[in-house]
Amino acid sequence: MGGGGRGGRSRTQRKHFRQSRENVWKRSKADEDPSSAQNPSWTPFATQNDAFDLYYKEQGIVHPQHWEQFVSVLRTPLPATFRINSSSQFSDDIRSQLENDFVHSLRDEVVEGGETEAIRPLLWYPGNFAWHSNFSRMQLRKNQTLERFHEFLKLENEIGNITRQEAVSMVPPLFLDVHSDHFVLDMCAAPGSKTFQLLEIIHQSTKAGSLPDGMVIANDVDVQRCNLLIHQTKRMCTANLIVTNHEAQHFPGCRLNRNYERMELDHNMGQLLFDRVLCDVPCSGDGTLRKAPDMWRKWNTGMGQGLHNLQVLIAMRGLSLLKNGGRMVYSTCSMNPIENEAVVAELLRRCGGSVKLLNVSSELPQLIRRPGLKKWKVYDKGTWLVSYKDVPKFRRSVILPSMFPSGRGHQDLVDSSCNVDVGDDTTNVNGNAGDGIQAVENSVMAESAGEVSDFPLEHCMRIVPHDQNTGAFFIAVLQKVSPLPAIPEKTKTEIDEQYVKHANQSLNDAQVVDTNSTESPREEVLEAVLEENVDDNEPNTEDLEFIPVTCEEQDSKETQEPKNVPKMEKRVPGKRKLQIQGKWRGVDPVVFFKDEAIINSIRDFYGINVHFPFDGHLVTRNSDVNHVKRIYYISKSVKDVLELNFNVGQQLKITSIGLKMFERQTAREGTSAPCAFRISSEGLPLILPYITKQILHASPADFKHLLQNKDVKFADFMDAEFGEKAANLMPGCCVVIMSKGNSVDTEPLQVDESTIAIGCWKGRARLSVMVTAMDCQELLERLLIRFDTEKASSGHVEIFSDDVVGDVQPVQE
Ligand SMILES: C[S@@+](CC[C@H](N)C(=O)[O-])C[C@H]1O[C@@H](n2cnc3c(N)ncnc32)[C@H](O)[C@@H]1O
Repeated sequence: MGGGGRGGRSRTQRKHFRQSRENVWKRSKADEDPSSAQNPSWTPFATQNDAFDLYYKEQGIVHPQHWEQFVSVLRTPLPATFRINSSSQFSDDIRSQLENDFVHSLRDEVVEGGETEAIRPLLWYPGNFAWHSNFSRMQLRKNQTLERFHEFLKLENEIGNITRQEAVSMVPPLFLDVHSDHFVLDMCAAPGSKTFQLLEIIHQSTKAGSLPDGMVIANDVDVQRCNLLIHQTKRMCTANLIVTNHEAQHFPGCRLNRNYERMELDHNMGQLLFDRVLCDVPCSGDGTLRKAPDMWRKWNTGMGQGLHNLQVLIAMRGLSLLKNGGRMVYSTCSMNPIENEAVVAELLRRCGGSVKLLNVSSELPQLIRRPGLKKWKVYDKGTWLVSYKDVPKFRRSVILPSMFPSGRGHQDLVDSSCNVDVGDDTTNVNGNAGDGIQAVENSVMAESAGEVSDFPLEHCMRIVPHDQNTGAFFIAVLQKVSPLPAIPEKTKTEIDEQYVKHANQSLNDAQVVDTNSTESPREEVLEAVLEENVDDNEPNTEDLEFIPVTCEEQDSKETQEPKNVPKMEKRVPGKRKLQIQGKWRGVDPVVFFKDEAIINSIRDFYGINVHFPFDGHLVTRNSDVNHVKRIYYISKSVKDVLELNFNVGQQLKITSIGLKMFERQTAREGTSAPCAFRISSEGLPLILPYITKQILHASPADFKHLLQNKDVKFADFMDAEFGEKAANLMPGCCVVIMSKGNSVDTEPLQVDESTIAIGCWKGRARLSVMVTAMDCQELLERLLIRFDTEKASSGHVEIFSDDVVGDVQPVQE
């Protein structure tokens, strides 16, 4: 292989490179032939891309001896993996259902040699909450034997008991070392699978009715994807989340003016800084080839190069928003060193010692990972470039110095009279220890004496598909040890200009994949929503806290209210009122809810204990207090951020905040009720321990009866006393708790994390369930399984068996 001189290929080699790309295109088209698609043996993974092979072989990302194994795994469909949500009340039940129902019965469905179990926990995941199945998504959809398992995954995913997520995508949050009191920023968060994990960690050891001190801000530039994230994280029922919609590289600092009277604040936050930052940047995504075979056709070297500078800018912003001592994880699902090691090296370079790349080899020891590369090259216009000095003048707006291992610009290289860092080819610069082989001999590197990075990039982690049957991922863990060096204003402008120029040029000549598009194969969650259950899962805007923002906001430049426009709502003829949140147009405002009359009526009606703090914790998304439909509850941490945001002129563009706690009754429901607001299902777990009125304890049999029939006449409950108590409640919303024993508890129950309760409506003659049909169904099934198991193990107890309530007919009005 060539590579000397300008580090490029010969003309013949370049021609071969181009031709192979063209052939790949032709071959892929042939693969798409509908007639071949009829053939059951047809698989989209028959495709390949020689350009990909040539590029990555030459970059030395795996040892040449293991190349065949690497690409063969890469062309095999990805096994479906998922996480049991540890915050779910039913996590233990789900786990035993998996073990009892599926692990054994599906053993015969094993698709790969060597595996003895069809489904098994991923040992490297803490608490073994993550599971690996031996079946690809396609197999799950098509194979009849697997239908029940597939249905289980779909339903539990929708309910929120599990999250379908690629195994490698679960890794970055685990290296963040998040504590429950941390303020965490997830910079590029949608569709939100990692945000969900972060929230789970924050909530891990919270007791029923309390909230952790920490919080998460989940940000994404794409408003539609923000909606998806809101939909996903709603299942977490958290008051500790803010969703924002900014370009991450311009995420607001919310810094209080120095002259601001700090003493006036009831918190001491003068600037929005984070203990942890997750920087899971937009990338070319070639690590997802196993589940996105289409990418074989689209792949080209420009995809990664076109994103490099944006990735650097986003990560730099992340580091500047990090507290001293804080941790940031930078990750991509790309294998390309230009998006990975080159970005990390540039961050270390720009931060000049204030940021350290951490060696985390002792963390998650069972996860197989490989060291980051120390040397690589850039491929552009048919030529391999080993140093920036090789970049022709007309390409210098596209190929940047930071893409090379030394990071040196043209002038630097000229100044040092070609005295570039020359790698010691006898050392194992690329590591690849996972192959069990010492040094990777990259012949091009050896011949061309390419650049080697000075930074300890071996501390970066590469996860490759053939090590543990996953997708590919790149992760680097950084720690800020001191404030970042100040960047002179002039340099800042130069960087910004360079970025704009670079981005424009790259988009022109590289076929950068639209990683923002919902077609992006990136996350299982997104697929689950968009592909599998389109009808069921498509976020229902009625369900969401706000109407998606108007077209102004879809510009990449963030829309700001012109200074001379008064900060009030404007009416757009024939349309819904255009809401204004501070300086952001078309976004519902966030308003502290202070209406004493309503708050007191809610407190009185439900007998809410004084220990449950309302003051400053309630917000709405409507500045017209007379028309408030929903009241959200926010944690102390979110309240502090919100107050800071008001004090800095609403720099944050907030799309969602806190937990929907109370909802105004519809006219039909509400006419007879003394309180205009009901408790929402999401808010119930948090407020339940503090409610003293409008509460009933039902025996398991009556609870089941209610779930099965959705509404039941007072006289038709098994337990007449329960029916009487229900009849004596005030009309309106009430809560029914399932008693733990065989009968109704006489003493008030101590509410804890295992308490099962649902919101109901007490009408004139009956009790009606206020839970969606799907949630009812799932809860019912879960309880049936739970009690069946208990019955089997104890040998008696008929608390939930069908014969107890089998003869009760559904109520007819
Ligand atoms: C790799 S995906 C993130 C996946 C997410 N972390 C998860 O685990 O579900 C990258 C995200 O970055 C978003 N994005 C692209 N450019 C961005 C920018 N300049 N600022 C913020 N987000 C951006 C995309 O909309 C996309 O949702």
